[in-house]
Amino acid sequence: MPKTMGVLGPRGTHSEAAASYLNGRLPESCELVTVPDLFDCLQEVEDGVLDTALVPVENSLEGAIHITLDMLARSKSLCVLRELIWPVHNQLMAKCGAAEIRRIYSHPQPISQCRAYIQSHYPRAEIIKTSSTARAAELVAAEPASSGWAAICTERAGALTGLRTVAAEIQDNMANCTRFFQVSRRGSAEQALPKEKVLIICQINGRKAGALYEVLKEFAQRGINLTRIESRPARTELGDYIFFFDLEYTPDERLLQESIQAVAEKSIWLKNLGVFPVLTVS
Ligand SMILES: O=C(O)C(=O)Cc1ccccc1
Repeated sequence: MPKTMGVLGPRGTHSEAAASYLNGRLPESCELVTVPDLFDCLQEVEDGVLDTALVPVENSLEGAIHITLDMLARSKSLCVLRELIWPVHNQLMAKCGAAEIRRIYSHPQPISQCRAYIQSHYPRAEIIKTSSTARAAELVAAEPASSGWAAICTERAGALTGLRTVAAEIQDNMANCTRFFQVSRRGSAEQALPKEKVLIICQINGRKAGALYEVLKEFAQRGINLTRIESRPARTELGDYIFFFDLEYTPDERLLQESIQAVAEKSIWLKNLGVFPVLTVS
């Protein structure tokens, strides 16, 4: 039986497009399963309902996808298998013509990615946020053209639901791309994947002067390059934070392990989400 890979659904999301691409490059392709909510999608991997999932983590224009980071931080069993950097193309799709559009539906990320376009072309349109871009297309398709509703979505979501392209490539920056993580449960990881990055999540004592500096020093002293630092509320008390460190893999594993161990000793808790390769699609 093929393994299952969860993606944010319904069919036609950016996530599904990215997962189809990745699937074609895996040693054994998976059955793609759409899940309407990102939280549920990750929870189903954690619970063993799905074998793996491809989930967005960060967009080049809009930054972190908080629900993904929060789930990774609180999960006991999730690890990262692969990272995929995916170019995001947003289309304005509707049944009506450009001049009739009064309301625009989409996922919060594409709404932000297309802010300048929306402000200059539809300053008075009502903006409605949806759970995914493909869900936006479904909602628009269920209404007559006279509703004046439009969706920002993929070309495929529009085609699947019978919408026409009103405007193509409406993102504010043509280099718009999203980082996805393929996640699975610890222990189910595939063997011998190329090693390019490591994800560490930890909580440090934010009230102690120099606490973050002390942690960064452990990486700096060993020449470990950080490619990203992100912080999220620890969800304990106001002012408590969790830090996400993306580290560049170094073939000198001893240095890497030493730095992680030293950071663990200075942290309230630390989790290593694994070593993984990065695939970039241009
Ligand atoms: O709504 C979608 O199509 C998604 O897959 C979520 C998303 C939105 C924008 C960039 C990447 C993923």
